[in-house]
Amino acid sequence: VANFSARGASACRGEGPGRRRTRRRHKKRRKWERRRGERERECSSIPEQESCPPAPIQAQNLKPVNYEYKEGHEYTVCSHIQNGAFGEVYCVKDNSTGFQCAAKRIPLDRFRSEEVSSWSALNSSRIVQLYGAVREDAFVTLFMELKKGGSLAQLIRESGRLPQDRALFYQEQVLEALEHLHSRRVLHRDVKADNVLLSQDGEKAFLCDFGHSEKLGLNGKSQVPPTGAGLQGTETHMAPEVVLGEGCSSQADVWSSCCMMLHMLNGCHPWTRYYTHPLCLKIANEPPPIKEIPATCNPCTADVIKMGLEKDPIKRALAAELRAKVKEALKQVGGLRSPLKGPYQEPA
Ligand SMILES: CN1C=C[C@@](O)(C#Cc2ccnc(-n3nc(C(N)=O)c4cc(F)ccc43)c2)C1=O
Repeated sequence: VANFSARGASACRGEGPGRRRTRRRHKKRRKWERRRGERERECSSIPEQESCPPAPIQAQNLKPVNYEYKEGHEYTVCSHIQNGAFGEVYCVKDNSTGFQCAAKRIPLDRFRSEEVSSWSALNSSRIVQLYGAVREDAFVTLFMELKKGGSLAQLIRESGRLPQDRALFYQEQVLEALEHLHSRRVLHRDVKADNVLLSQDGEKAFLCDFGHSEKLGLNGKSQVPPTGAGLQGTETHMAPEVVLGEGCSSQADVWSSCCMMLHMLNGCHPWTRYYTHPLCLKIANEPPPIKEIPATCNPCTADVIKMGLEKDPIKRALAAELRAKVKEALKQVGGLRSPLKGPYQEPA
């Protein structure tokens, strides 16, 4: 179903439309919403590539035809960006507008509706925009804005490891995204450098990949059994309460973000220099990996990681608290001064 959200449209709208066109569009939107109400009563099962019409203000740059938006017909794959346990990510181009975006293609039996429903609860400039979702044969394809700076994980691989100021710079933006998620009771569950995307100039970071996410209960606790299929994130970044199968909260994302901090500073995931997989027993029984904080780190940066790697989620800093500490640490180190692509630094 090609259902390009209004927000998606605003995210990729071309030049601002004239007022007359805006009024026409609002009239169309009211009509579409009336019709949508009627349809929602009709369409119980959504047959492939049919049913719900595109959103009221269809994305200006993604043009479904008769509700179809198929690879090789309405859009073309330009290049392969990344593969993962979830499926594949491509750069695609709309055949009628030439607009480029990213597309994540997920086998239907691995797709979780939370990937879209969690995103839909959010509205932050720190989160990658979703343009729409299409079911095509045995796949679901999620279209999103293309981030030409690639992923933070790619930057770490290319750099060896990141300078402290740049690690803090990205950590602060990821914690801003987590603050937003947690304020809306969304748990990401797979915070790591692979799921942080960068603008081309490396100045902006965006959280992506809600494939493991879930909506927390009113008590702020996870509502799904800890061994829920597809809910496993990345073992090296898992919080102790997650590996122990205890009801987790948004604090699990804070732990993961500090594992990502160690990844940025050392050029390798935590635990992996000292232990082999499976790591879950080590994560549960060993002290937090604060011995992996580089000795060259500013004491304030070390405090950030210690506050986020508290094994007790109740004692662990909240995303907002940790973000304030990161800002202080960034100030202490003189702000962001290192170049995006500096000299290669051997991983620790
Ligand atoms: C809004 N939305 C929709 C689907 C979503 O859950 C995802 C994802 C995902 C997973 C892995 N990788 C990427 N990924 N996307 C891009 C891009 N948009 O440019 C990208 C670019 C890379 F270089 C590497 C991986 C990338 C995106 C989600 O969050």
